[in-house]
Amino acid sequence: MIAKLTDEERALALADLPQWTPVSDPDGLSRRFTFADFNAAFGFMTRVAIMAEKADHHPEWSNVYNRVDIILTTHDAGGLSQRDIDLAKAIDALGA
Ligand SMILES: C[C@H](O)[C@H](O)[C@H]1CNC2=NC(N)=NC(=O)C2=N1
Repeated sequence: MIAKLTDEERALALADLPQWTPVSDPDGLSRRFTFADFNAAFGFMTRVAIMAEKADHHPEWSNVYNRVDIILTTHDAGGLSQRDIDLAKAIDALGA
């Protein structure tokens, strides 16, 4: 069972993730991505989906045309865990 991050751990992790916003329902992190068009947005989603499946850690997300809204939360922990931080960093590394 993976644990939720403590307040201290969250503060430290968020310092490295300036583009992500803490959310409370669900307890996690969110980020909006905007692309040139649907094709670019869906290509990004494909890359995230492959990483998520490899890590067995999946985003809550939605897509409208060129926009992708992502929330990272850990269902098994009932909130924000290190797995969300790791996935957020991996998503950021895509450079979208
Ligand atoms: C059985 C499987 O490993 C679990 O259900 C995984 C799958 N992906 C997951 N994704 C997320 N975001 N949280 C989880 O707790 C989670 N658990």
